[in-house]
Amino acid sequence: MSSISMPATDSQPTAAEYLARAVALATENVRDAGGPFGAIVVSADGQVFEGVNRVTANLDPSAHAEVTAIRAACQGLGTFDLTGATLYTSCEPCPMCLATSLWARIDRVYFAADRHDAADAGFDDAVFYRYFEGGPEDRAIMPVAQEQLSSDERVAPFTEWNANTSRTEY
Ligand SMILES: Nc1nc2[nH]cnc2c(=O)[nH]1
Repeated sequence: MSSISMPATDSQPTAAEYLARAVALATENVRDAGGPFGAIVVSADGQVFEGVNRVTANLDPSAHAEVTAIRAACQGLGTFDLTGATLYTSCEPCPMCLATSLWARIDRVYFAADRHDAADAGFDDAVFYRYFEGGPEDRAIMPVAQEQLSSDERVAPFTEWNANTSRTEY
């Protein structure tokens, strides 16, 4: 989803209007067999890209509304760098969506509901924040077995990367 469906006016919509549109997208998406999340990316030059949660519909755990909107913006603008863009989302970005926003170099995020509202509706956003922000005891609540198996070749990809003078940095 990347169409522009904001009302056509001469002036730029306000942050509250973009946010209301993201919330409306989220509600509509539930009726379209999606999760209750919607998001909008507005590029530095005012172009609007929409996204909704399609995790269960697309069998894609990464298809959160924010990620979907960021993908639409990047594809639509032909770039992986959304410097100057603003993300409006119906709910506080989860850690994955926040990290995706960081990698996309998004400038600013506005959200409506928060992680606690999401928790009340049965989503793990607040649990995942605890996982990343807390100590070892917080990570024990949802263990992901993670272990470094170091080898002499472990930095070979980075060596190759730095030697590649035609690399595209991001
Ligand atoms: N912010 C946000 N939180 C979620 N939790 C589960 N899915 C989503 C999503 O699409 N967006």
